[in-house]
Amino acid sequence: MSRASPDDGMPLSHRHRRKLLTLLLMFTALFGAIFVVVNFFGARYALMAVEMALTLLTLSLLPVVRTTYHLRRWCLCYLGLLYAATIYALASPTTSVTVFSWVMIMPLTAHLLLGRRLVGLFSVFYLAVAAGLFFWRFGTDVAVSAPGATANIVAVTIWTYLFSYFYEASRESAEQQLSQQALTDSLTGLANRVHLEQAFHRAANEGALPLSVLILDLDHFKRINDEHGHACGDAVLKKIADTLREQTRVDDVVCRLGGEEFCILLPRTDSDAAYRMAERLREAIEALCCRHNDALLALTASIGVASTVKRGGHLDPMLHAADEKLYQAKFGGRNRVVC
Ligand SMILES: Nc1nc2c(ncn2[C@@H]2O[C@H](COP(=O)(O)OP(=O)(O)OP(=O)(O)O)[C@@H](O)[C@H]2O)c(=O)[nH]1
Repeated sequence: MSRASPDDGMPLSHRHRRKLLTLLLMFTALFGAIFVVVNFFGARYALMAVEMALTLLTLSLLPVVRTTYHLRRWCLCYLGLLYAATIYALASPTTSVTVFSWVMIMPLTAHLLLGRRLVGLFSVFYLAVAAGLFFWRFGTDVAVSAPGATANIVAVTIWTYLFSYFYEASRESAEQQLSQQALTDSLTGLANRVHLEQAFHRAANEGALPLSVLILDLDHFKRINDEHGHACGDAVLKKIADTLREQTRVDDVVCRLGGEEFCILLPRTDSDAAYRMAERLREAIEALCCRHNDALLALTASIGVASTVKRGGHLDPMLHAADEKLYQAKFGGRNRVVC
């Protein structure tokens, strides 16, 4: 059996951020080790001690980051340390002006690790402190004698910040669209089976009990396709989806299982209430006035109902139980509910 990954059930970005943080930790350890040597030969022993501590800490974090369920906290921790270390290096009177090149890539790193929401104030504050240090240390030399160079540094820093902000914004929206598509039935816009499973898992584990499931299957749907064409069949499925949406509560999850079969998950609903709801849906479908050209399409549905009061159950046995009731409804003459 394969081991569960800490990224299971998380957004796609989680997996990438874990890899990125691992890579950054490796780079930090490598550069930290190089700076330890450089600072040793430059006789900057306090800075060397900070670099050495940071390198050891970074190495010890590598196995933690690979398995943690609290990735965001570690990303914050890493950035906090990195920000503090670069500010310390910037403030140190013996470091060169080139240390400021690290400031420019910090917003990019922060956006890639944390997304947009947390980065804003965090990075703006950091950039303000770094700029203050820059002018405090080199204000009269670099800024006045080489205003072009200073303008370049400021421009590149702002450019990097804006570029990473807009890159992250479009990546977040693409990810949201993809996850939406992965959970939606493309024809009707209803939830699909994957979404249903997640919703059932949440409801069953968060105690939204009793929990009921309806399986609704249109009667003799094949005839509609055969007599009026597939496009008409598709239009009927969309109309049924709209009806189910209108007739259910916001907490209910309406899903298309496939073909002309739908499932409705009813949290906090016992079998009596589920039966009443199923009857209401059946009547609404029977009352639908669906036309194709001049023909009036007679639509009916059969519905099977299953309920549970047990916490932490699974969807498959519930679907199986509702499916058996559906079979009885079909066998009993269709256009009926069996509970
Ligand atoms: N238009 C359309 N038809 C579909 C879609 N998916 C499945 N079907 C059709 O749905 C029909 C289902 O037929 P059956 O399983 O025999 O069910 P039925 O005719 O409703 O009969 P009962 O369920 O026994 O009442 C088949 O003709 C499928 O081709 C779809 O996305 N669009």
